[in-house]
Amino acid sequence: MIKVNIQKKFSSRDQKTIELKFECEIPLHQSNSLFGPSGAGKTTFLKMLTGLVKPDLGSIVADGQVWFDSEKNINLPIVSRSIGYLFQESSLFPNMNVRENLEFAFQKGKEDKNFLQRLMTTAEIDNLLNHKVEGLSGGQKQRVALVRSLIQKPKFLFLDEPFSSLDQRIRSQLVSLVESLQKQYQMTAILISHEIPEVIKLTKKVYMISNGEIVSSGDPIDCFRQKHHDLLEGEVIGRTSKDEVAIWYPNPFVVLKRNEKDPILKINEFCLTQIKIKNKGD
Ligand SMILES: Nc1ncnc2c1ncn2[C@@H]1O[C@H](COP(=O)(O)OP(=O)(O)OP(=O)(O)O)[C@@H](O)[C@H]1O
Repeated sequence: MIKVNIQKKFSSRDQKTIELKFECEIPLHQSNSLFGPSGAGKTTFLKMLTGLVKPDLGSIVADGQVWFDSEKNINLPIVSRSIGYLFQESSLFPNMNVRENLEFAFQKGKEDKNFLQRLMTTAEIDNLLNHKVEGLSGGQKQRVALVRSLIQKPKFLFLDEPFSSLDQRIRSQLVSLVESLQKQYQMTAILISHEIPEVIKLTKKVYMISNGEIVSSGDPIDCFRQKHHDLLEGEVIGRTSKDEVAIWYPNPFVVLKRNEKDPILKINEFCLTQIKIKNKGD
């Protein structure tokens, strides 16, 4: 488990105070996700777990290791948390080329060249190695940053909208890559995504976040079946059966099914920003 009980306050220019409070236990060795509207607090939550933003109060204990404890004055540096991470504002070094940025993530003497080649081929960045990062497109930077986050086969993988600037073809290639690496190396992953199919396909547990707190959590299909009008930014008009959720936006109609072996039998790769969930038979 990653046991989290943290608080953070921001005072903005217009004097409005934003309060974030997160309490949860995130399972290890599986993919989890954070879902909610813009400004809900997802990125800040993930940055506090990563160590990029310091909580005001509370504690984070990951697999028995104390990452943060305000009472005991513990705040483990990022490098000691074994995390591969990607955030929306690229943390790549703009003046270095792609190769140098990737080398930066390697621990000296521990390079796994075959693994790196697999990542670079799937992300289609092998031909960019000598390019300066500042000259790359948003999608190219995102692919380099994703490869960099995976290079170390990290124990924890925290990704903030990692596929948002990618076209559909490469997006599905990289969704599959992250899915297979998470399983192969038993990583504990936390993904922020606005894409419901991605959340359902990639993650076992979703945390629904609204106004700086977790309002519900659980199996993604179960959570999306519930009526979270504000979270889904769309009209939710019903429930489906236990094993099926039907979504359309605006069409065609998409049916996501699951069975015991493979949680999702069929999923299509539409980007959904607004959805309607309808009762079977409606
Ligand atoms: N450094 C900061 N100073 C002041 N306010 C901040 C700071 N960082 C975040 N906030 C505020 O905290 C709230 C949560 O922001 P956060 O970026 O975590 O939301 P989010 O759910 O990730 O949104 P999005 O989906 O748009 O990325 C917002 O109101 C934001 O303006």
